[in-house]
Amino acid sequence: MSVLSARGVTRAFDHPDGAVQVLRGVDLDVAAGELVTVSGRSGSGKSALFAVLCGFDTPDAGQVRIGGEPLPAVPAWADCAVLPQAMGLAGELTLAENVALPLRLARRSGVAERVAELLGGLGIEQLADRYPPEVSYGQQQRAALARAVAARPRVLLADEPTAHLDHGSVAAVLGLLRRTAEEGAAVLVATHHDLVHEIADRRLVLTGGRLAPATA
Ligand SMILES: Nc1ncnc2c1ncn2[C@@H]1O[C@H](COP(=O)(O)OP(=O)(O)OP(=O)(O)O)[C@@H](O)[C@H]1O
Repeated sequence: MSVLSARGVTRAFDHPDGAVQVLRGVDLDVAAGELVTVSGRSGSGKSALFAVLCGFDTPDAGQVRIGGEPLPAVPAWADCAVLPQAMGLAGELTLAENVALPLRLARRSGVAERVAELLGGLGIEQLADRYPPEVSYGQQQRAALARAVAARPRVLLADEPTAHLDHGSVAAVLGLLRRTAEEGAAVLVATHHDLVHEIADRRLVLTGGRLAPATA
């Protein structure tokens, strides 16, 4: 059963020299427990698609559903969690407080234990009390991924989760993405990174404004 689905999603953006039709009828299904990667050349619309899938942006036409229900105006973090390319950590919260935020919003118990488990697994437990501007981009990226998966969301959308990472950190991130799917989430990852494609159940490519199975 598909947890995340999209049908006929279109999106154009106005520019001074004319409208750019970025998404031209995207169809997508990601099942619970499935990890799907999306590749596509720079500017093909991967981030624009993710913005529509998580409700940050509204499509011109088409529909997105989570668990068979139309996407609400503001999806709950526990339903659909996002690691945006720009990471979006709250600068006034420490890394630990950022990761705890979705757990507190969902009124979960065991917050400190879950935060410690995630930060430790990603090798940034020693930075728990630092603020985002006090750590590197790669460390911020791992904290933003920890925040995204913290509440065990039904859907995880990760946009370039390995963009700023060294080899060892990539392995930890791949392990967490895979584990998140195995725990039942529908996981969609936009990436240019071959190692991420290698752990995927299915690979898609965004080309000409539509998703198609990747051929290589
Ligand atoms: N909010 C916006 N306003 C205007 N144009 C936009 C907006 N968001 C995206 N675009 C345009 O849509 C196109 C797709 O951009 P997008 O960021 O989705 O590409 P991408 O595939 O994620 O690229 P990359 O791999 O470089 O991150 C680009 O031409 C971009 O300029």
